[in-house]
Amino acid sequence: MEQQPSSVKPIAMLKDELDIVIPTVRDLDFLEMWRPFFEQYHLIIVQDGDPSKTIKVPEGFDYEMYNRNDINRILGDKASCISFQDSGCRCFGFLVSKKKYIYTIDDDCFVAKDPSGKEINAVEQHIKNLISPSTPHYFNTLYDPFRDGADFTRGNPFGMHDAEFTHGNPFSMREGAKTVVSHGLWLNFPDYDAPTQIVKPLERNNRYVDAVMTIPKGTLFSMCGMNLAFDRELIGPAMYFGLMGDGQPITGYDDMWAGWCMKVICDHMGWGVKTGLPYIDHKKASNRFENLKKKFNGIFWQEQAVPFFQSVTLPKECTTVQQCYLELSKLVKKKLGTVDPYFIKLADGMVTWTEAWEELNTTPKGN
Ligand SMILES: O=c1ccn([C@@H]2O[C@H](COP(=O)(O)OP(=O)(O)O[C@H]3O[C@@H](CO)[C@H](O)[C@H]3O)[C@@H](O)[C@H]2O)c(=O)[nH]1
Ligand SMILES: [Mn+2]
Repeated sequence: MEQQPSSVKPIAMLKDELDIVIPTVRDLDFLEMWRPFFEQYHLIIVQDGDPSKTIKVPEGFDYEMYNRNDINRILGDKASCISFQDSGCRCFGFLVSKKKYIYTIDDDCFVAKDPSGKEINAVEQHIKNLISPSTPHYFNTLYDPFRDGADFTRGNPFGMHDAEFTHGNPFSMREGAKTVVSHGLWLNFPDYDAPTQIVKPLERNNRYVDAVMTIPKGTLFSMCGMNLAFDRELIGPAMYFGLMGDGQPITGYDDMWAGWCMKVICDHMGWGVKTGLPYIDHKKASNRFENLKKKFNGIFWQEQAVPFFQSVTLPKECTTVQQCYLELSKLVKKKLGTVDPYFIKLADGMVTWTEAWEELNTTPKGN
């Protein structure tokens, strides 16, 4: 067979089915390092902060960019649900994308190397995570049983058909569940909260763990938006990064809020959430003392929010993500609204998000 000249680039996996969403307040020089892995994908850049500032994007990338004026123009009064001066603004990119998958990354995250020194193609690993099944209903001690060189360990049930997990769809434990979220990790600066960053300013994460695992059903986790991919068609309506930043009493919990809501809904729908590979190199850009000031309320509120999400069971009548999400917003208003009036505003933001999602993503009847 004729050798392909080395100049011919391999076609990127699912290059027409995935958008890369980047929230930013700075020029995007970091893309130069990602060029081999990103340049075949369409980018959606959400410019936060001063809309009059020009964000420079290196040549050769296919992208669309939205600033605050664009968000206000496109969403009108619904723009109130999109954070300003907080990385949570990235969820606007999830709204306007038309692709099946989303990968979102911060602009201070760079290509990491695996222990062999090979550069990690984070997008490719996330896609592999998303297109292979999950095991939320029984923890596999060899982690991902669908990975080459691994399988289900002894005792893992074969034919348990538990229709309740998937609203009546036939389900066998050994076929696994649909994967809808792939949560990547970070070498260098780990995703610590402000108090931990202040107490351990020099701590870096140098531990490369070669594993991808499903987060068990009924277990919450701290979802970080720095290196995250998901099935937008399935779980997109639940990926609202909570209203934070300017004018709000909290910031830096946008992604975790989305993660708690998403996980409760995935457990209800019988879908899987994975965490682990791929790693990126996080060269932290935010200030830990600033973070403490901005994230202070969150440190207290999380102690009530997490038990709330752990207590949530969604009614079986909720069979779509939107229905689950609206039910969740009612529970947030009722149960967390007494913690602080902010949660009432956040619950309203969840409803506005759902309306915006419907408006931008549902083809009008008769079309
Ligand atoms: O007002 C802002 C500030 C920043 N951005 C963009 O958002 C990401 C993250 O910014 P940064 O790296 O400066 O901050 P981190 O503290 O490392 O962010 C991580 O912590 C969590 C915050 O919610 C979240 O998991 C991570 O994002 C960059 O791309 C900035 O350019 C912004 O849009 N608006
Ligand atoms: Mn950062």
